[in-house]
This record gives sequence, C-alpha cells and structure tokens, in this order.
Amino acid sequence: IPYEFSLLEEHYEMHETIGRGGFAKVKLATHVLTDEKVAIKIMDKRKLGDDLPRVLTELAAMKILDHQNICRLIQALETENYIFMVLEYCPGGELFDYIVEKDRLSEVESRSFFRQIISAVGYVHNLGYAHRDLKPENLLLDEEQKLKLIDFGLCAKPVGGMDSKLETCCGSPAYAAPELVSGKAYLGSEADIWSMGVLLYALLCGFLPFDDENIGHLYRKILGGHYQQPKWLSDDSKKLIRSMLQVDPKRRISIKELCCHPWVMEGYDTPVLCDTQKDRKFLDEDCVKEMSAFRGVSVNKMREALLQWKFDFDTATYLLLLQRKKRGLPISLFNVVHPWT
Ligand SMILES: O=C(Nc1ccc2c(c1)CCNCC2)c1ccc(-c2cn[nH]c2)cc1OCc1ccccc1
Repeated sequence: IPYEFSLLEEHYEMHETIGRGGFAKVKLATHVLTDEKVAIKIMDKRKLGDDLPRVLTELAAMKILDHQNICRLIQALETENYIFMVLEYCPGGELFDYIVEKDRLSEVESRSFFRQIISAVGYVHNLGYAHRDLKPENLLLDEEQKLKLIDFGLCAKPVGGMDSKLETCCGSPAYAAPELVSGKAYLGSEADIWSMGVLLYALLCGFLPFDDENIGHLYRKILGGHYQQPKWLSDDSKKLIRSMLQVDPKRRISIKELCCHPWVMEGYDTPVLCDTQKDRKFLDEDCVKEMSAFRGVSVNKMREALLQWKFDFDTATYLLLLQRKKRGLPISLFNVVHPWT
C-alpha cells in the first residue's frame, strides 16, 4: 500500500475496488467519524499523462457544483503521486445497466429520471458550464434511486460565457450533436440538449436512435437526423424527442422550454426547477455545533474554517454529517477511541 494511502486510512476505512475506469479506480470506503459510506476515485498522476488537465477540470467544477442530482465531491486530496476524490456513494450503479436490465423503461419511470436530468443540466447551464458528455454511463443511482450526474472531465465553461462557441469535438459519438461531429463551432448548451434527446430515446426504447459500428456511417446518420420511432412511443414522447433531436441547433428546444414541456409536466403539477447556485455562506448550525464540540474549538472558529470550503477532512465531516441529518439519522460524531489514547 503506497504510503499516501495511509493519509486516507486515518479517516476512512477502505473497502473493495468496485470500478476501474480509464485512468481511475473507484474504491468503496466508510468515513470513520460519521460511519457514512463513500466512493473514493483514485488517480495515479504518473499514469494520467495528458489526461491530467481533464482531471483538474473535473476537480475545479465539482468543488463548485452543489445540486441534489449531481454526485457531490466530499473531499479532495492530492499527494505526490495520487489524486483522491471522495465522492457521494451511489450503490445503484449506472443508469446504463439499469436500462439494460429492464430492457426499456416505462414512460412514467423515464419521466421521473428525465426530470432529474433536466434539473441537473439546467443547474450546470445556469452556472455557465456545459457537461458535453451526457450519457447513461454518466448517471448513477443512489440509495433512494435518485440520479447523480458524474464525470465533469469534459465540461466546459467557455471563456466568454454561455453564448460563446466551443471548438473541441469530444464526448461519446452516439450522443454527439450534428454540429459537434461536423467539426463546426458549437454552443455547449445546445449540444447538451441533443445528448439529452438521445438519452430520453435510450430510456424509452432501450437502444440508441443513431447507431453503427462504422463511425463514418454513424456520423452520417447523426447528420441526417433520421431515426426509428418504435410503435410503443406515445405521440407526446415522439414530439418531445423530435424537438430535441433537431439537426439545426437553432431549432432545438431550450432547457427553459424543457422544464415546463407538457410531456415533462404530465402527472406533476410543477415545472422542473432549474435551481441556481445555493448560497454557500449558509451552513447547517447543528452540524457546525457538533463538530466544534467534537474538535474542542469555538463554534465561530469551526464555522470560519468550514466557510473556506477547502474540501479537506473538515469539509468531509461536515458534508457527511449533513447527509446523515437529511436522512434523519443522529448527527453525533463517533467518539472513536484512537489506539494511541
Ligand atoms: O458509489 C459508487 N459506485 C458504487 C457503489 C456501490 C455499489 C456499486 C457502485 C454497484 C456495484 N455493486 C456494489 C454496490 C460511485 C460513486 C461515484 C462515482 C464517480 C463519481 N465521479 N466519477 C465517478 C463512481 C461510483 O461507482 C462507479 C461504478 C462502479 C461499479 C459499477 C458502476 C459504477
């Protein structure tokens, strides 16, 4: 075990490795003080190579993003050779596997998931970001079957704000918008709407609207914008998908129109709230009090430290205590007896 892991071992009980990505490994762990489960994404800087900027982009974005449908960053640690990201526990795994298991989802279940996706993407767009890699593999399910958006490695915050164009062609081909695959300059927000259309189609159909082993044929299908309409799709579903899979980005539905679209609203009496950034100056006083007592420092001192949002061990304890409180669990810090006492 590299010595750097010992830094983690003081505060987290490490469990099995549950996933290996390209340059990252995901291990389950338990935060000792709160007994809350977390996932720890471990990246070996030596293997990252030119993927390092992507990781730093993701880290910077996740420190800012604070939304119930976005996988929360709980702590970030960097050592000589590793970057550790402590993340919200999502035991439901990927939405991709969930769809595959169920073959395809009902309109009711698809709508429930799609409303959460609109809320998360709307929030990201309101902050001036575009995700640029929306797909079922990047949506995880938590313990309450709520969706959590992950992988902000490709997200872009165009320098000139949301109306300025992006150049890099990235993301996964089957979900990529026509303007992206044709190498044109594009608006990240419009490309995200296209990907959401492909996502909604995948939820309702269980397969992709544009698919081909040959990448050239795939691009031609995307640029043509023609796809099958299975018989089980309702007229409203077809209309909504059509409004998102518009080849001309200017004719594509906007996130605002999506929030109150009839299909999205059916069975719900409220539009999707694309809430904006919460004010990070408000901390939960019960959690601050519990931590200050445990740490033997004044409440003011504890509050001041937490308001710096350093994503250190204190941020982690605070966020996990808050998570316990939201789940109706007691927010007592476990008086762990340290072996040396
Ligand atoms: O908590 C996460 N995953 C996770 C946790 C527990 C379990 C499972 C999965 C499914 C496999 N059976 C055991 C139960 C988990 C949290 C965050 C992130 C994450 C956030 N940004 N980047 C990655 C990734 C995560 O995982 C990846 C994964 C591993 C195995 C399969 C499916 C997904």
